[in-house]
Amino acid sequence: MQVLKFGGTSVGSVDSIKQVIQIIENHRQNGDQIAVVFSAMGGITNQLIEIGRMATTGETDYMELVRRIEDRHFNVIKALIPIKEQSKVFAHVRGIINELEDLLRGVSLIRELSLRTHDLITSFGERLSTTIITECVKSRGIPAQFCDARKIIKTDAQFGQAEVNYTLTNQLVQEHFAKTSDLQLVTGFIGSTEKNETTTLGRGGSDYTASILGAALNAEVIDIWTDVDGMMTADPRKVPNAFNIPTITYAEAMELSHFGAKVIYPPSLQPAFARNIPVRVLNTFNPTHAGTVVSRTAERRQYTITGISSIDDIALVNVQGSGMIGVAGVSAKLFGVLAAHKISVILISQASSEHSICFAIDPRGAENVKNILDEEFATEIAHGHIDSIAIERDLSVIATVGEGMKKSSGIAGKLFSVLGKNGVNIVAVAQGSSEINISVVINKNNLSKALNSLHNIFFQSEARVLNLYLVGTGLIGKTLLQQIYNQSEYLRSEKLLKVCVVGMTNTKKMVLDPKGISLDGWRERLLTDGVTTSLPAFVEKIKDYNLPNSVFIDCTSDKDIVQFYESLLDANISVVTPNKVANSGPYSEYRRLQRTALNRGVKFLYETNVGAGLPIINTVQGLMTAGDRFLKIEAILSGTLSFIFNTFRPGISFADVVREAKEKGYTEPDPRDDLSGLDVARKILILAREAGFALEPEDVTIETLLPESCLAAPTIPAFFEELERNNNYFENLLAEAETKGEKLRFVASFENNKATIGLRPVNTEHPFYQLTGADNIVSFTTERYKDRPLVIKGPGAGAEVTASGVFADVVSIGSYLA
Ligand SMILES: NC(=O)C1=CN([C@@H]2O[C@H](COP(=O)(O)OP(=O)(O)OC[C@H]3O[C@@H](n4cnc5c(N)ncnc54)[C@H](O)[C@@H]3O)[C@@H](O)[C@H]2O)C=CC1
Ligand SMILES: N[C@@H](CC=O)C(=O)O
Ligand code: NA
Repeated sequence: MQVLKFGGTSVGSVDSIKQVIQIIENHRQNGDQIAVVFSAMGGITNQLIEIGRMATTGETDYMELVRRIEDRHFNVIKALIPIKEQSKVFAHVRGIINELEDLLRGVSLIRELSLRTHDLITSFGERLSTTIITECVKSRGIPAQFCDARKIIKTDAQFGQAEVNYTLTNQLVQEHFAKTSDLQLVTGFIGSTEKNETTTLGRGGSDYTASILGAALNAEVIDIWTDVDGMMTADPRKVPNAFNIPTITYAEAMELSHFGAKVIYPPSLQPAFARNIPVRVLNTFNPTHAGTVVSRTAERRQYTITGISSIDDIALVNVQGSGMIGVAGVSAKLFGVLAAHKISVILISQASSEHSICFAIDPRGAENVKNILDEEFATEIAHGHIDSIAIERDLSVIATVGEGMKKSSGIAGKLFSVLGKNGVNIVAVAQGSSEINISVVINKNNLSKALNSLHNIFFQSEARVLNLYLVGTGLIGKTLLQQIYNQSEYLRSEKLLKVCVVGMTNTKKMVLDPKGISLDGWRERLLTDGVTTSLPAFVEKIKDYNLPNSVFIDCTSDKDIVQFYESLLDANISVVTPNKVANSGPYSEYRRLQRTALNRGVKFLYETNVGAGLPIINTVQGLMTAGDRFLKIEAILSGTLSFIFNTFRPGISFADVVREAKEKGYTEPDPRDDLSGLDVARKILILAREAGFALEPEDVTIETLLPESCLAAPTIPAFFEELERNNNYFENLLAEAETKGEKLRFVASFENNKATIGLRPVNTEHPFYQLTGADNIVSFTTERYKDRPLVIKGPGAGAEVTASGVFADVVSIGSYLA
């Protein structure tokens, strides 16, 4: 025997009822022995409740609503029953509606609606739907019978939420099914007392009916047909990556449903669980989908965690005081009081210090609870044994549930770590010793971020999402976007990383979209959807979205943007940048950013500040971490100047060579920064700081290579004009070096706490002599690299290598957050 149950949406329309009949026919064709339970047509129960209310208040237009209910049912008859059989069915259904109308007339006369009458009124929903579907099934030649559950399910007289008398019910059910081999179509949700008064079974009522029948008939399976493909790993409205759970245990289903998964209401399936009958949750509208099987033991699992769910709005009550330590009975009194007032407690947490107990409740009752406790504990409060009772609001609970967590270590660690890295503060924690549910209380505004980052981390085969905000779509920014676009498939399949650009801006336009901006059309998107740039607004939006694993990428050379870094890091958003401004300002600011990132557990990465994509910063940091000490740094740190001195020849214009460096993407947005030495000064300053020296910008001595008039040029075009005018000066510099067999190199050095940069002619003996193209070279002399320095050499400027360095920093954050 199999018991099928169809919910309100499954029997809600002509089309869905057709589907239902098809499913029944399929079972018949397979030769399955089945019994089928039906809910009322979707929405009807609520309408009946409303009609009952209207009748008591004397509102006469309730009849209008009754007509609408009648029409809806009549339409099914018209659509699904052959014309010649319709009149008989109309008459039958009319009879049931008449009974309802008589009842309502009575209610409206006495203006009173007892719970008993309320149950009787709501019973019409299931009676009507089941009657009509029975007729539809019969008209297809299937021997079927309408079964009014009130004849077989016996309950006590707690109207609204009746308790089933299982002994009597099981006997009646078994007798009834033994009598006939016709297909039984059973009204869900309702039963009756021994005096045959109609009762209803409370929340999850029709599932309960199916479960009672299944248990009484020792069914091999109970199928709950609904409108979704079974239970999901999380609420898909909150977690877009949620997916179907193929198998789940009763205990897990209980834990998850308590936290608001609405697909089934497991307590109503208790009779089936008790007899070890599996329950399948299936989709009427997608009947070939395997749905979710709920059973005593789950199959081998891919994931340790089964699901994540939440109660979005709770209040926390904190009872605290020194008088509670070691005093027996405080918690007994506390929870006794709550029970006496029928206050349901969602979660409890007490630390072993016994200094405080906190518990979560529905926030709507919070004020009331406070008043009750203030009164009950007035003496304890007056004597100072208990401090005042505190209520905290705007909180949510997240439950991470899975049998796989039992006796498996590291799950809680992972959970707290991912929340921590995303800046989600944990207000309270509870884990039962059953070990299948870890519940955390967090601020409500972090709910979506917390749910998504937990889902992302626990369901590992799904790619982890990295949410990027890019400022600057110039040379480096656009190259980065292209590289991300080209590499996204690889990252997804090989690194399980989904890189999602959710915001971008340049000086003119900005666009933000938490669902992601498609990278094959980002320019058009900026043009069509972009609004006028406001960096403060952009940053505010980032904080508002509060997305997990967020990274802010500054690909500008802007000085003002730096002021936002600290607040971004503070909001647990990592920052990656090739922009050197932040790290080359006052030392205190540099330190503050480092500390903020460290304290927040997020990353501030800037490998491309020195030598573009060359692994220079990482190398220095690695040596420092391992306890090495820096003695001397000597370096060529300007790709632009390298290129210029490797290209400039007598007979070609110096200004043209600078132009070429700019065209090749080596220069700063403003090439005066390269030629003046500023860019190199910034780099040596950053290197010295990374090497552990608290240098200030003014500690770097710049011996400029430019004549005064070039330095004073007020604009970039004026600067180029000055370069043209001073061509002889540069030719002379070159000629002087060449006559000595030397090459011109712009060298930065740091030793004995002093940094200097300037033009140094080097001879063939010097390791910097051979440098070609736009290469950089850095030589580190340290305690451990004393006899022969550690040298890093290679292209130190250009769009591809710089963007690639930025990209590598971004991806490393993805790995860190994982
Ligand atoms: N070219 C290279 O080889 C290397 C460059 N870098 C650094 O990369 C950074 C970017 O350089 P490029 O891409 O060449 O510059 P760029 O001038 O081509 O692009 C800058 C972009 O930033 C935008 N922008 C500037 N200020 C803004 C603001 N306040 N709000 C919004 N958008 C703003 C501009 O609209 C433009 O899209 C610079 O800091 C540079 O020092 C670092 C290492 C190597
Ligand atoms: N303009 C810089 C590029 C990287 O910082 C250079 O020429 O080295
Ligand atoms: Na670098």
